This record gives sequence, C-alpha cells and structure tokens, in this order.
Amino acid sequence: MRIVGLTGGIASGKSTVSNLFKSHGFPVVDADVVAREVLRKGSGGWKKVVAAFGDEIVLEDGEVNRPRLGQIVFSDPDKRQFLNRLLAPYIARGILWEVLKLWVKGYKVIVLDVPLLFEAKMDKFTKPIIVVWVDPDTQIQRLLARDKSTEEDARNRVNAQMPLDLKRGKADIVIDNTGSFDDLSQHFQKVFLEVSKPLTWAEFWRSRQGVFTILASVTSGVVLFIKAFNNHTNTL
Ligand SMILES: CC(C)(COP(=O)(O)OP(=O)(O)OC[C@H]1O[C@@H](n2cnc3c(N)ncnc32)[C@H](O)[C@@H]1O)[C@@H](O)C(=O)NCCC(=O)NCCS
Ligand SMILES: Nc1ncnc2c1ncn2[C@@H]1O[C@H](COP(=O)(O)OP(=O)(O)OP(=O)(O)O)[C@@H](O)[C@H]1O
Repeated sequence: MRIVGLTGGIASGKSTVSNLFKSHGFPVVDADVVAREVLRKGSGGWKKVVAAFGDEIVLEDGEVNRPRLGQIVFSDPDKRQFLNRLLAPYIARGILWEVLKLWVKGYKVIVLDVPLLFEAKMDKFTKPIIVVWVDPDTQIQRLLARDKSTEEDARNRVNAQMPLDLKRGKADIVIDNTGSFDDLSQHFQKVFLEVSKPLTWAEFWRSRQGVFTILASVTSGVVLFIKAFNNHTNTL
C-alpha cells in the first residue's frame, strides 16, 4: 500500500488537487473533514474545547462557532497551540481509522490531504510527499476571494502555518499552482503517473509504511481469527 502525503499552505489548492485524485479513482482522507467531525457537538474533542474556551465559542444549538474560534486562535499563537494540543489525538485517531477502513476495502493507494502534515509530523508516514505551492500574493488573493474574510484575518491564517517555501523544500514532488486550472490539470497528469507506480522496498521501509502495514495486517489477522473461532465454537 502507498500512502501519499498531500499538503501545502492554506488556499494553495490542496482540495483542488484532492478532487483531481478522486476523479482518477484514488480515495482521499481529508484532515479538515476529520477535524470537523471531532469538533461535532457531544464528541470528545467538543467537550475538551468547550471546557477550555467557554460559552463564547458555542452557538445556540450547541455546535462550536467555528468563525469565532478561528478568530481567537488565528490571532493568538498560544491559544492556537493549545487548541492543536487538545484536538491532535482525536484528529490522529480519526485519520488512522479512515486509512484502515480504506486499506481493508483493498485500496492500494490512499491520499492523505493534511494541511499541517509537517507541523504534526505526519510526513514520516507518507511517501511521496506532494506540496501544492503558490506565490504569497496569489495565496492571499485566493484566500480572500474564497473566504470573503478581511485581509488581516487572511494574513493571520497564512502566518499560522509553516512558511510555504519551507514546505516546498521538504517535498518529494512540488505542484506549482500559480497558473490556471488548466495548467494545474496538465501538471497533475504527470504527478498522477508518478504516484501510480508501486513503491520500491527501500521507499516503503524508509517511509515507515512498513510498520503501519504490519500493524494493520496483524490487527486484521487477529480479528479474522477471533471471528472464525467464534463461528467454529457456535457451530459446536
Ligand atoms: C479553528 C477552526 C475551528 C476554524 O474553522 P474554519 O471552519 O474557519 O476553518 P477550517 O477548519 O475549514 O480550516 C481552513 C484551513 O485553515 C488551516 N488551519 C486549520 N487549523 C489550523 C491550525 N490549527 N493551524 C494552522 N492552520 C490551520 C488549514 O489550512 C485549513 O485547511 C478549525 O480550523 C479547527 O478546528 N482547527 C484546529 C484543528 C486542526 O488543526 N485542523 C487542521 C487539520 S490538520
Ligand atoms: N489554478 C487555480 N486558478 C484559480 N483559482 C484556483 C486555482 N487552484 C485553486 N483555486 C481556487 O483557490 C481557492 C483555494 O483552493 P483550495 O480550496 O483547493 O485550497 P486548499 O489548499 O484546499 O485550502 P484550505 O487549506 O483552506 O483547505 C479555491 O477557491 C479554488 O477554487
């Protein structure tokens, strides 16, 4: 199995590239979707965050007021790191669970779309690592156009992440998304061919996917054994 890491900066085009992967039949685990799930009313993440940030970030229906929490954490690095620490275990578990479900379904290539792949040190488990890059002006313009936020808000969000040029330096594959959608689509075709190739043994072990695969194999082996054993004893 190959776990491809897809990352970049906010509004650099990760979801757009994710959609291209999906339209080519590759499943994508989206960390933003997982992060939303772990903050749903009543979940473990929700309880921790509401206890820590108080009623100020809760809507009338009990859900978290995401724009309000965003304003708080993106303008205060300490509060953001605090929120990250609260949610990180839930997000990591959610991502692992989604990967396992796809692995059990027999998918050979899974794409992990994680904005904070390097920051959360999840890059160790993915190969290759694709960074979707744009120049800073284009990034801000696209962010403003998409979120209709203020320029201050947009800059706070960009500054909350590892600089995109630093991420670019850590990539196996860089997708420069400064051009048009057509340019992106053409570049993607080349990346897709590259990613579809099986991993070499050396890449497999170096990316620690070997450890993950053995763990997943042992776990599913034990589950199958227990099921078979139960069926056997039921028929006696
Ligand atoms: C603060 C929250 C409630 C704001 O929600 P909102 O709906 O406005 O934004 P959304 O979740 O769609 O995120 C948009 C983008 O912001 C960036 N971002 C989100 N969280 C963070 C963070 N903690 N640090 C830096 N950038 C972040 C990502 O690029 C993401 O794609 C939300 O972002 C959140 O719960 N963040 C903490 C969880 C997390 O780390 N998510 C990233 C998944 S790895
Ligand atoms: N090549 C392009 N040309 C013009 N607009 C683009 C291009 N690529 C992406 N966009 C637009 O830029 C915005 C940001 O793209 P996208 O949502 O894919 O970024 P993202 O990296 O997933 O963002 P986030 O980190 O917030 O999840 C979207 O409105 C998208 O339609």
